[in-house]
Amino acid sequence: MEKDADGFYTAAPAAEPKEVATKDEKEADPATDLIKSTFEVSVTLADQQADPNSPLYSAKTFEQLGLHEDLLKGIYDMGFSKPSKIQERALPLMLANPPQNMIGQSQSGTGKTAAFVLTMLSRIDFSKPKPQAICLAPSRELARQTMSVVVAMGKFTPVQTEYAIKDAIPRGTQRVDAHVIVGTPGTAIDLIRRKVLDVSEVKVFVLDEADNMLDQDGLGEQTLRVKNMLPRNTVQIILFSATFPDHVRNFANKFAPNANKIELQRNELSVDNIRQFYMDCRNEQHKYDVLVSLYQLLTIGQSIIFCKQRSTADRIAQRMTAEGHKVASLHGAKDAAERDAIIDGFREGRDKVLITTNVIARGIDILQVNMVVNYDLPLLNERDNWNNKEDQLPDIETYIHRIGRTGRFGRKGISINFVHDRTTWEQMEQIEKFMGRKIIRIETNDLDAMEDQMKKALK
Ligand SMILES: Nc1ncnc2c1ncn2[C@@H]1O[C@H](COP(=O)(O)OP(=O)(O)OP(=O)(O)O)[C@@H](O)[C@H]1O
Repeated sequence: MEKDADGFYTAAPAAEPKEVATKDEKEADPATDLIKSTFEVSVTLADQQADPNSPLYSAKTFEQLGLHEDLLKGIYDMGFSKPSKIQERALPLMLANPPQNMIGQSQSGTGKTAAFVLTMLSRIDFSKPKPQAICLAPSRELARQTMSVVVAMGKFTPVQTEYAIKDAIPRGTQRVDAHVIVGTPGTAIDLIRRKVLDVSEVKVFVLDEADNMLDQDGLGEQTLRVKNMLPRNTVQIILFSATFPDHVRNFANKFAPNANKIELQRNELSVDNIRQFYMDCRNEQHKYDVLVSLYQLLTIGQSIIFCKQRSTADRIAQRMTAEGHKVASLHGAKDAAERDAIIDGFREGRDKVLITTNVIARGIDILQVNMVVNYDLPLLNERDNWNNKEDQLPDIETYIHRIGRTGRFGRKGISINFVHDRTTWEQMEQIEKFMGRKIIRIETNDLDAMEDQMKKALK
């Protein structure tokens, strides 16, 4: 079969796609759901779910979505009582036969994972010991998290799972019999090429953080290689993300032809429950002093600090540790086992602060995280010309994903940007304009006022 100019083999599911609007006029549901978090506050989702414009609002129940009873048991066992908006809308489209591709967009923390995991699990023939669903993600941390959702939701099914991440499958393994594979693209290519992963029976191919996975400057080429190794014309392709910038959308449309689409408008990209702030710093060196004063105040919950460079993350971690804070740094220079131990430690609350790079900007779901700090703002083309900061544009998609590590599923969260010169100020202004949301100044000289502002935002 021929490939076209973008490297695609042609594949087109038969059925006609549906366009799904994002605005919704359905009746409010009076149900009140109380979600308990491990953080000090519990969050009542009643208001969110009664507001038809909330991404958590749903008029339906899980029973109405056509799921198998073993999956319903899994869902309820996880403590979910009602679907979120993206689950309500996407699931009937993804579960319909003949299977159709899906490009689904919904804000961070609104339950996209459950939507695609339930689809994967619904399509498996458990009597066949062969890979039938593959989900790829941009980081091992996200792949591990997604796998935990597959295992939890599939608890009452006979599903077998396997990782396609570095060091997970011992060398010498001949063949993987699992039904669901979750991994990262590089390792997946390696396993398929060595025929450890037999993909001849694969029916569903999911890309989480799809815009990132398809980006031509990043993982796009590897992801396309995986796709081209899968059976032609019969695989249901599912792309999910909170963001789909224009330059990736065309490629996504070719990657998942004739897909049903659920899209967000620009002003809907982030959720209201994340309050965005900034702090004025005098210069690069002053940023660290401001950070320290911030942590003198904020002792509740957990937080993530994003930096541009690995060395900055390590340096801040060392200094904060010396000052008695429970912090860890996580980035791509650490080896696989160390990365797993660090994220697990943070997830379990052993470390209160995680200092990191963009490696975990996307997808990571830790409910207790109530603050995200952009110590350095995310910039485009960082690797190309990082000495020439004036020319650099903010990376708005990464910004949206970073701040989305807090405020999960209706919880309150705050994000704080550190700006220290005219350039960083202008970069933040561009983010503000694009998103159409005010980023509010936090007083850095008056500690009481600072504390007050943050407490109010988290109430
Ligand atoms: N229907 C539901 N009821 C209650 N909680 C839910 C429901 N669906 C998902 N959640 C919870 O909401 C949180 C966020 O879900 P998830 O991680 O799937 O978000 P996401 O949309 O994939 O976000 P991101 O864009 O950041 O990857 C998770 O802790 C998940 O367990």
